[in-house]
Amino acid sequence: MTMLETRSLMKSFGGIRATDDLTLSVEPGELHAIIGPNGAGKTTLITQLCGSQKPDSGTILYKGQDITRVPAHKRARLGITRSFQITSLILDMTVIDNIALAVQARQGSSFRLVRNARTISAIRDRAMELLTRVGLSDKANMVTSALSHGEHRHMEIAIALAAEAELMLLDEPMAGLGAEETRAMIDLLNGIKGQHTIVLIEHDMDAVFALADRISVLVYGHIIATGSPAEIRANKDVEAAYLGEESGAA
Ligand SMILES: Nc1ncnc2c1ncn2[C@@H]1O[C@H](COP(=O)(O)OP(=O)(O)OP(=O)(O)O)[C@@H](O)[C@H]1O
Repeated sequence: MTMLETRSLMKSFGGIRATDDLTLSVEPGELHAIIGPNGAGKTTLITQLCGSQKPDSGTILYKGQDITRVPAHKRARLGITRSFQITSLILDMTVIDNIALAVQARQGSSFRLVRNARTISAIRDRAMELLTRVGLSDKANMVTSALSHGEHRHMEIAIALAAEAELMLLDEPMAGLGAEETRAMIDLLNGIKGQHTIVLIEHDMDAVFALADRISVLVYGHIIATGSPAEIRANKDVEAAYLGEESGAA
């Protein structure tokens, strides 16, 4: 079954069609990147997928279920999480406590209810396991504000993993990262790939082509092409609409 599907999605702001007859299909386990020039409507699409904005018309299906009118918090419960544009890190808490909070939220227990020492140690064990997965176990007891921007981004991935989301919407994970940090993030996402379905919005084309199973190209709110990285690279419409312009600008 298709993990995520949009059918003829439309969203306008005044006279601007930010999403224009957008039809997209994301298969289970794939990393599907959405690329497009500035203002193409990538953020507007993600906000409709996570439920923070409603389309004017069209349909969004998640595992075959119509979620077009399902609010964001319920989509999160269904297994859809969005990361990066909204940061959820508490800077004056330790690294492990930040992740433990996310693990606890997933388990549905409030602070007051976590009295039992075994529960606490299970939450911390799980948090430590996630920190190990994102390469930050040695920083577990540091205060979060002492970590670099790149490390904060790895923490965000640990938080997304804590939610045990089936569908991760990653909104520009490479934004603001240096070359080395970008490489570390690519390695991390490569390790996660396949275990979760990922929709990735990213401006860094090297990262997109290194990670994506398929790429959809968005121009003026409309998907003009979907295909493997090799197919997208060879697509003349894409080159004309985007990649040519982008490589000129880079
Ligand atoms: N809340 C809003 N009110 C008015 N216009 C909006 C709003 N949100 C987006 N737009 C317009 O919709 C179009 C698509 O914007 P969007 O931010 O989705 O593009 P984007 O592809 O994410 O851009 P970028 O790559 O620069 O982040 C743009 O023309 C933008 O100005």
